[in-house]
Amino acid sequence: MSITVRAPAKINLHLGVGAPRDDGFHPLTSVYQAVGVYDDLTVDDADGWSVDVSVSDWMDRSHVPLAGDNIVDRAAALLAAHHGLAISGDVHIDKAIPVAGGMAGGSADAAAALVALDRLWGANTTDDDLLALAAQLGSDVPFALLGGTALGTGRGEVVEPVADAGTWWWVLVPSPIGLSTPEIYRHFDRLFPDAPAVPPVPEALLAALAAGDPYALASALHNDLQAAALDLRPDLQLLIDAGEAAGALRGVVTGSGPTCVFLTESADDARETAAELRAAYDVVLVTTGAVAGAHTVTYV
Ligand SMILES: C[C@@](CO)(OP(=O)(O)O)[C@H](O)COP(=O)(O)OP(=O)(O)OC[C@H]1O[C@@H](n2ccc(N)nc2=O)[C@H](O)[C@@H]1O
Ligand SMILES: Nc1ncnc2c1ncn2[C@@H]1O[C@H](COP(=O)(O)OP(=O)(O)O)[C@@H](O)[C@H]1O
Repeated sequence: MSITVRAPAKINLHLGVGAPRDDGFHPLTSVYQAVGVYDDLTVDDADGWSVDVSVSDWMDRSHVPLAGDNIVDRAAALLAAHHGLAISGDVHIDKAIPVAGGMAGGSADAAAALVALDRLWGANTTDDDLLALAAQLGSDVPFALLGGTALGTGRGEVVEPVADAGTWWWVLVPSPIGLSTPEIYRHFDRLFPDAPAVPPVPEALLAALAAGDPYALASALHNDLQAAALDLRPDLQLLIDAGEAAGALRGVVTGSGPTCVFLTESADDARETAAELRAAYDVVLVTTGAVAGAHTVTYV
């Protein structure tokens, strides 16, 4: 048996961050959107267990950990323990989501592994149990299962779909050098010692999504981690300025960065903005949201 599951990258349309909780995690009010940049994870029947990775030609394979350190190993161990099963399968991850880019590529692979191994092992895990296992693997993993556009609360792991009437066109500019998520959160704490206990829900942004209005959405995009990311990587401000000068309605850092995402008015505008940015930046992607969460694409 061979199963391929495709899982999307996410961007944060809104990321409100509060003061750290007793467990060290930050309370979040996040609006996630799944966009059309995917990792494909294939698992084949095997007696033993192996994980290997290939990456898009513009990515550096050495940035993805192997030999037991991949988040897919943790996903397999958790699902197997949940059902009292032995771990088995040969896994291949084909990555197109930038690594350590603020786009939850590791979380996408973890979600894809849960879906693929559940089927390979015939485990029939309920949706609620899959979401609970996902939350144990990482704050962003439940959203990678859900996809679409969703509000994330708690530490980001409590997700519920929100009304989204738009087809949104995005230009994405990853960076060859990633940013560490824990380091960005630590820097946020230094910059904002008076962050609230619970960040407020972004009503204007939710209304813009429900109305499908790109101008309203552009002005409502917000990321509380952006100041920390720009402090550590001042070059990102130049990128945001360049994208907006090239015709994007608005550019922001996504998640803990360093990927910057630019909202445009249409497919044509996205292509024109991307073409201008390509004069100065090596990797510029055009994509849409919202797309589906982790789903099976091949089953033989
Ligand atoms: C910042 C965000 C925004 O969506 O995305 P990325 O930039 O990583 O894609 C997420 O909060 C990242 O979620 P994820 O990458 O799943 O984080 P986890 O594995 O749960 O935690 C990694 C580390 O990030 C910090 N962390 C994460 C989530 C949270 N609500 N508060 C935190 O302080 C903690 O230091 C934790 O040890
Ligand atoms: N399958 C995987 N793909 C990418 N990174 C992984 C994976 N498994 C573990 N990691 C580790 O997780 C870190 C965060 O990766 P990633 O999820 O791509 O970024 P982000 O948290 O910024 O969205 C990486 O630096 C890497 O060390």
